[in-house]
Order: sequence, then structure tokens, then C-alpha cells
Amino acid sequence: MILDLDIGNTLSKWRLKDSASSEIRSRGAVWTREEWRPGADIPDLDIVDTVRISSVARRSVLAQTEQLLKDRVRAVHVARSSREALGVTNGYVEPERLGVDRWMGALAGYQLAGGSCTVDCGSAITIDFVLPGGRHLGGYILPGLRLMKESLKLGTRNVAIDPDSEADELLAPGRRTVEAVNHGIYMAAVSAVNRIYSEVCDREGVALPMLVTGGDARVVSRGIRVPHAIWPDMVYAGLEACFPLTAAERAGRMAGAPVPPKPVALEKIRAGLAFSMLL
Ligand SMILES: Nc1ncnc2c1ncn2[C@@H]1O[C@H](COP(=O)(O)OP(=O)(O)O)[C@@H](O)[C@H]1O
Ligand SMILES: CC(C)(COP(=O)(O)O)[C@@H](O)C(=O)NCCC(=O)O
Ligand SMILES: [K+]
Repeated sequence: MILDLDIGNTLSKWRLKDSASSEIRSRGAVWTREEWRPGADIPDLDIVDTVRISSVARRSVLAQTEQLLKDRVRAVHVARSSREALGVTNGYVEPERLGVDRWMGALAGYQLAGGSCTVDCGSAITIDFVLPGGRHLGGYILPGLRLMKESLKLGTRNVAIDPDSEADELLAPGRRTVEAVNHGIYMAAVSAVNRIYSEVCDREGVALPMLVTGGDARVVSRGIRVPHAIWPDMVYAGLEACFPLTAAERAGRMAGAPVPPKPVALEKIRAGLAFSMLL
């Protein structure tokens, strides 16, 4: 079995994949802050042969995890941001400082769609751009929904935005504190994503397919105006592309990959941008 780990600042997600059939056998998440104590929702390492890790948590968490794994499994592959990989050149001045989750998303997006805007809605919301041809431009980091909520200290932290609530409900003025907060942070997030996407596509003269991942992807997706696809396993897909182990992965088929969304025409993006400038 292959164990893939996506260690974020809030949640450490894991996924068990069958090495022979490439099928996903199970998945789970544990809070990153807590120790990985046995009995928590973590897989039985006895059936794990190889581990692939993407981690953006503090170094000690990665060291602890590697320590826990090293004499239990045959091989551990740790992903690191680099100057270039799989046809993508890293747009960061110091490439190794780009969050590994962002780098995995950039690589997966390029493998799938040959250039993309990847939006990862986690503790932070990150937006990265890779042009057709593989040039990563760099990107944007803004607080995630939960962080924005916590920063307000209005005691609404545990009232999550219901991803299935009516679309226009979140556009209406809030009539209770929790509504005012949820509608406000939702609008902050989706307005930023829509505007950043339009500005960069306008500047670069190309309409890019947008791929959305992360724990809050479904909520944010509801407010994104441009054609996009949600790909929950996008960070894992970057691991599959970097360390292909199964027949499907070696053939470049990434688990859970959506049909690449068809972007709207650039003229439409530019018209929308011009219109929003009038507002
Ligand atoms: N099972 C869950 N427990 C807690 N938060 C969750 C869960 N599922 C989705 N979320 C939402 O996803 C966010 C964490 O998303 P994730 O992409 O895992 O973050 P990170 O990669 O930064 O750890 C939380 O802030 C919360 O809004
Ligand atoms: C920006 C992030 C904290 C987002 O991580 P996440 O929300 O997935 O926990 C992570 O990508 C990170 O630690 N980046 C390093 C700094 C940078 O990318 O510029
Ligand atoms: K993430």
C-alpha cells in the first residue's frame, strides 16, 4: 500500500492507495497540532510499503513524522519545492521557499491542463498561476475562511459556512452576527479569487483553466464566477506526478483528476474586468 500525506497547518490529511490497482482504499485527517498518537484516525503502517509526504507544517512535525515512519515502511519520499520540476519553472525568487502544497498544486495543474490557476482553500487561501509552457508566475496568499473568522474574535469560529446553503443567501446582508461574519468572509474570499484571476489573465493575455482544492474548496467554489473544477486530491496528485509508483501514475493518470475546465474567452474576462472597474 502507498500512504500519501498532505500535512497542512490545520489538518494532516492521509490517503491509502493500492500499489497494484491504484485504487484509493481509505482516507482520513488528524489535527496537525496534535501528536500522531496510535489509535487516532491514522492508518495501520504494517500494510504500508511506501509513504509520500507534502508538508507545510513546522519542521518538527515533518521530522517527527519521518521518525515515526522510518523503521516501519520501506521508503519515504518527501516533496520539496524546487527551481524546476516536470516542465514547470518555479516563479519564486527563492524557489525552495514556495509552500510545498502550492508547488504540488502547480505541478498537478500543469500535468492536467498545461497551465492553470490553482486555488487552495485551507488555513490560508493560496492562488498560483502557471502559464502554458510551464512558467509559474508566483501567486497570492490570503487568510483562509477560518482564520478570517478567528481574527474577528466574535465567537463565531465554530459556525462553519454551510457549503450547501443557497448561493444567493451568502450575498445578502447578515441579520445576525454569525451571518454578517460568514457573508463577509465569504465575499472577501470569492471577490479576491475572481478579481485576481481576471487581473492576471488580462495582464498575461491568456484565459487559464481554474482548479480549486483544499478543505474549504466547496464553499469558495460557489462564489467563483469563472469556469473551474474542484479537485480535492490535487496536492496528492502532485505527489503522484513527482514520485510515480503505480502503473496508472507512470502513465500520467492522476487520481480524482477532473475534466480540465474550459476557460471563457479572454475578451469576456477583460469585459468583466472593465465592468468591475466601473463599479
Ligand atoms: N474535517 C474537518 N475538520 C476541520 N476543518 C475542516 C474539515 N473539513 C474541512 N474543513 C475546513 O477546511 C479547512 C482546512 O482545510 P485544509 O485544506 O485541510 O487546510 P490546511 O491544508 O491548511 O491544513 C478548515 O479551516 C475548515 O474550514
Ligand atoms: C501559505 C501556506 C501557509 C498555505 O498552507 P495551508 O493553507 O495549506 O496550510 C503554505 O503554502 C506555506 O507555508 N507557504 C510558505 C510561504 C510561501 O508559500 O510563500
Ligand atoms: K492545503
